[in-house]
Amino acid sequence: MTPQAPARAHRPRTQPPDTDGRSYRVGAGTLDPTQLWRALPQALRKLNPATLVRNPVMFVTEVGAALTTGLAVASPSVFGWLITVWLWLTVVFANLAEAVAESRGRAQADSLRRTRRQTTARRLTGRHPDSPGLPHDEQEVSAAELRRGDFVVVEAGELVPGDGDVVQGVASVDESAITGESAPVIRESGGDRCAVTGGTRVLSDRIVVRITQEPGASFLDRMISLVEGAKRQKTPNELALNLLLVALTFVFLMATVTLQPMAIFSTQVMGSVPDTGAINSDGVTGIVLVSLLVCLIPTTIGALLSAIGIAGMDRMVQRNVLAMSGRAVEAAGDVHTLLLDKTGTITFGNRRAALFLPVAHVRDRELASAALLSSLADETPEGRSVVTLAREQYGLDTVPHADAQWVPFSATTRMSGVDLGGPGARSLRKGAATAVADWVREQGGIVPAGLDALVKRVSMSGGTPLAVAETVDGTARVLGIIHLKDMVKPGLSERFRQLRAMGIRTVMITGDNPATAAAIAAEAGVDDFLAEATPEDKLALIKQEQAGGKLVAMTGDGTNDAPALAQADVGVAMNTGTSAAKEAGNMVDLDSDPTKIIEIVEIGKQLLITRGALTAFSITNDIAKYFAILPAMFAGVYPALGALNIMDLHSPLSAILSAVIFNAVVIVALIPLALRGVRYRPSSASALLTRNLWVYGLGGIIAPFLAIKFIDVALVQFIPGI
Ligand SMILES: Nc1ncnc2c1ncn2[C@@H]1O[C@H](COP(=O)(O)OP(=O)(O)OP(=O)(O)O)[C@@H](O)[C@H]1O
Ligand SMILES: [K+]
Ligand SMILES: [Mg+2]
Repeated sequence: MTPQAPARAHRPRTQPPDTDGRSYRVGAGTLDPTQLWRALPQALRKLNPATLVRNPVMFVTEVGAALTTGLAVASPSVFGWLITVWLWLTVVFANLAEAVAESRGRAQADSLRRTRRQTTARRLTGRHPDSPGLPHDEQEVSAAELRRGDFVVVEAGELVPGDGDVVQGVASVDESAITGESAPVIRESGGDRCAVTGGTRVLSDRIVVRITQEPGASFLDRMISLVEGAKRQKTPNELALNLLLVALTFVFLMATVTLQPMAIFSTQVMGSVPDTGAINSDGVTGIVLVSLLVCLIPTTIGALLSAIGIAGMDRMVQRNVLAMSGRAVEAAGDVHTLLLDKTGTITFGNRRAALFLPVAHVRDRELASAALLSSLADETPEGRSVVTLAREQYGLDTVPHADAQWVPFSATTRMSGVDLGGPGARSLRKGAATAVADWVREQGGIVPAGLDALVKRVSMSGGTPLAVAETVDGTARVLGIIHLKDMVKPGLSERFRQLRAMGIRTVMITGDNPATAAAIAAEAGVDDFLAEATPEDKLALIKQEQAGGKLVAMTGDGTNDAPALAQADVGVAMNTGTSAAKEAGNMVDLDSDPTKIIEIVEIGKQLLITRGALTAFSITNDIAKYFAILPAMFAGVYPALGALNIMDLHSPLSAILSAVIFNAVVIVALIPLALRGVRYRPSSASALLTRNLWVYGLGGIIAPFLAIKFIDVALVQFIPGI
């Protein structure tokens, strides 16, 4: 009856992970020039000073452009108008960078919005639908009316009307509207795969869903606002960098305003070189001052900073990861330890009973019957699989007593079972071997020596042993073992090796016993493992790692992982997991691929590297620009400076205009790099830093000299008399 989960393909929608995995593939990051053109209206809208003021460097540039416009109008000159046009272009180019970055998410948001169709829901009223077999009433309501705590029925062919957890039944669900993955997935009550998302379609069977979201706050709503960047907030790192940029801008503003040499420049150079035509007018001094200021302040990084951040989030979406905050993306770039939950994360989480192994003097049919009885009300996938196996292999059709007291499974007790009343009172328990052994001893029973051997046998193979025991009339005894089988997701050890190369330690944490944990850990290739971990243990381990100042990432799927996911700096919930896990983490992987963390870390590192590299470029480039034009400007005043005029620029004014043009053009030239990100290859952080400082710092020094000379030569060709 129970459908088998198809082996899900862990394949991102748009880009396959690199097979060699060593470098980040570009693909979605490349820029199509028409994108720039289409983003232009949005860029012009962003000229509004009220919005631009959030970007202080560009705001100062805009004020400067307004100022030169006034000066150029008051006393028109070719030089004055050219500078004015290029200053405005500088601001437009910066806005363009942001607008292009935003436009990429918008297309995705539009397609998601189409998924969010108005649906009707079959809401259950009256009796609690959790209790099986009880009649209940159905009512048709609009999906928009559903509140947290409502119960709805969804049958084959119908759309799930809202986010929630399956509380009854099993169904195959088509989630392609959200994940882009066409293979159907199994959603079932009780276990870690109970969460369903509004907008997905049920393909088979019938499920009852408890709604977990209030209207307007659904997963789809969050996805839409996320890809649109509507709720994007500056991260702490961005805020800090912004502060530095503001400080630099302020320093240069003061320096420019009070610049003593400028006074000399205006009185002596302007006065003594009357033959340059354009510089006779009074407005020129002001225009030159504004130009120098804009060249000096960090306009390059100021223009690209927000595009870099948006592009980072966008790259996550491209990889089918929804990052709820930019902060988490940045933290991913610095992660030191990665904790992974075993069942459902490292393994498929499809643990099924495969075999009954009785201890000596117990018949396997007796064990199967006890296992069946103890599982009749166990709604976990494990519990249901025990029922299925007992019925199929032994043809058992045991039904529970009316007065049976069910003991549900909990991750803390690690047991489930039933207390049957009546004469000769009988209790049954199944669960982790240590937990069941303790229970038997508590009841005054003896744990047979043979149990250990059975537990070992199952554990060594990577299986999960569930011990079964009973007490009848006060006499407790162990009956045997149920062998639960699960499968390790393929290809993990190679990916964990890559994480090691990136300097990240992987630790598997599981509620399972140490022997099973060791076997699975070896097969998956993690560095370390922690077994028999309760939800509190998982949380404590994260806090302990963090206490050493390290950033910790955690991937998990279960409700028992939720506290840990919330505590981790980067908490990645599997999309197949429970709503609790998805709520607690700050990222959701739609592909439910535990090795996705590699790409997440790469994107995080790439974001940090790109921002660092472009900041270095921006600052060195500003200073270099200054030294490139300085000798030309003052050669007339201090002939000694003429020796430094290795650039041999045509005139003071053409030097300044060239610098302003370069300053604007370099923004557009760097938009593709800002969106795509600087290439990342696994290597130590300090080696990376050194390399990038050299490349981008040196590049920042050399580029202005070459570019300004080139522009100067061109200007003289086209604008005679400059
Ligand atoms: N339905 C059940 N009834 C009784 N015992 C169970 C049941 N399901 C699991 N167990 C036992 O409880 C242990 C802990 O389960 P829990 O779900 O907390 O962790 P896990 O799924 O094994 O590991 P992970 O934390 O990696 O998901 C299991 O290893 C198993 O021995
Ligand atoms: K600048
Ligand atoms: Mg789990």
